[in-house]
Order: sequence, then structure tokens, then C-alpha cells
Amino acid sequence: MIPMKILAVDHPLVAHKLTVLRDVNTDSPTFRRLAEELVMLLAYEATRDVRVAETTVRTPLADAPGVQLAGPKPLVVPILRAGLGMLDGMTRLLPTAEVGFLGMVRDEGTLLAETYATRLPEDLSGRQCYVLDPMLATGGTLAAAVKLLLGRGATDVTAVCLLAAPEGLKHLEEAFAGTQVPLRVVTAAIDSHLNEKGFIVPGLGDAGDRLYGVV
Ligand SMILES: O=P(O)(O)OC[C@H]1O[C@H](OP(=O)(O)OP(=O)(O)O)[C@H](O)[C@@H]1O
Ligand SMILES: O=c1cc[nH]c(=O)[nH]1
Ligand SMILES: [Mg+2]
Repeated sequence: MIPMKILAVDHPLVAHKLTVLRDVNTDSPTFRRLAEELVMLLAYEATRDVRVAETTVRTPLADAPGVQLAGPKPLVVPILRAGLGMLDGMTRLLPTAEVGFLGMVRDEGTLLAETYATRLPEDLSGRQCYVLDPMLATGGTLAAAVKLLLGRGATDVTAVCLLAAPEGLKHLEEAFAGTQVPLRVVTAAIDSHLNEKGFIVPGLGDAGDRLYGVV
């Protein structure tokens, strides 16, 4: 049994970008740009255990030991729609990664997640997976996504979120308490609580709507 690791990244640039994202007056173009920048900072921490292989590089002066990203290729999985706003930031830091897609939407009445699209390799044996979803609220969406990846054989799973609620983190810890696979959540902050509509407080509102408009 491996306990889930939770990391709230403590860095002034992370806090600064998150503050602007939270601001109700931040417009969509600025929100999109900052979300991408923030993900790059979170990705730096989220990929701390990414597999590398030793190599040698020739400098202008001599050979030097180095490392390169190793196979099997990591898989990045944005959860549509809002997770798409995190994809470019993540793949910039992880250029060898392949990308799978999960379309999920939360029923705003029941707060249960429904999966409407799955485009992932059938076999994820030996693969390190990075799930992108800006908001970890009740945790229902992320729990369903992680379950699907583990069911296909993922070797370890890291969720990268902009914000997490304590209720959602607890949900994930309980859902995967018996797992033998390393699970990690990396987030810019853990907020206070969920409101009666399942929104993170103080949060930043509806991440998908702020990135792409109200549907
Ligand atoms: O932790 P949970 O309670 O499951 O809620 C979080 C989910 O809700 C939001 O997506 P939404 O359903 O609004 O879809 P969208 O990305 O299309 O806006 C968010 O992007 C997460 O995927
Ligand atoms: O606070 C929340 C909760 C769920 N989905 C969001 O986009 N924001
Ligand atoms: Mg939404």
C-alpha cells in the first residue's frame, strides 16, 4: 500500500500567477496565458520522478555525463474541457510525452462526473501518466480518470491541478487507499472548502468557462 502524495507548490511566482487567475477581473486571454505559465511551474515539481536514462554529451571541451528522458514515453492526459488549457505548458516541459484525451463533465446537480470521450492507449503498462485538470473539487472527476488509467496498467499517476479542495483530496486518498501504484497530486494551492454547489472557495470560479467561455 502506497500513500498518495500531495504537494502544494510553495513559490512566490506560483502564488503571484494564481492570484491573478483568481481575480474576477482577469479576462480570458490573460487567464489562458497565465494558466499555461503556472502549469510550467507546477510541471517542474510534478516531473521530479520522471524516468531518465544516463547518457554522455560532447561539449566543445570534453565529454560530459548527462541524462535524457527515457522510455516508455510519459503520457499526458488533459481532462476536457478545462484541462486543455494546461496541455501546452505541460508538453513544453515534457517534449517526449504522448498525449491521450479524456472528456469528462460534472453534472452540476448531482456533482457526479460523466465520461463522454476516451482516446487513450489501451495498454498503459509501464507508463508514467500526468493527468491535467485545473480544479480538484469533490474529486469525482479525477477519481474516475485515475481509475481508468490504473485499469489500463499505468505504473504511476500524477495529477496536476491549479487548485484543490480538502474534500477532493480526502476523496482521492480514500478511493485509492489500497493501491500499489504511486499517486501524486501537485497543485498551486489547497483552498478552504467547497460551497453548497461543489465550487472551490475562494477558488477561481468555473475554470472551463474562464478559459473558453460560458456553455
Ligand atoms: O472534482 P469535481 O467535483 O469532479 O469537479 C471538477 C471538475 O469540474 C470541472 O469540469 P466541468 O465538469 O465544469 O467541465 P469543463 O471542463 O467542460 O468545464 C473541472 O475542470 C473538473 O474537471
Ligand atoms: O470550483 C470549481 C469546481 C468545479 N469546477 C470548476 O471549474 N470550479
Ligand atoms: Mg466547467
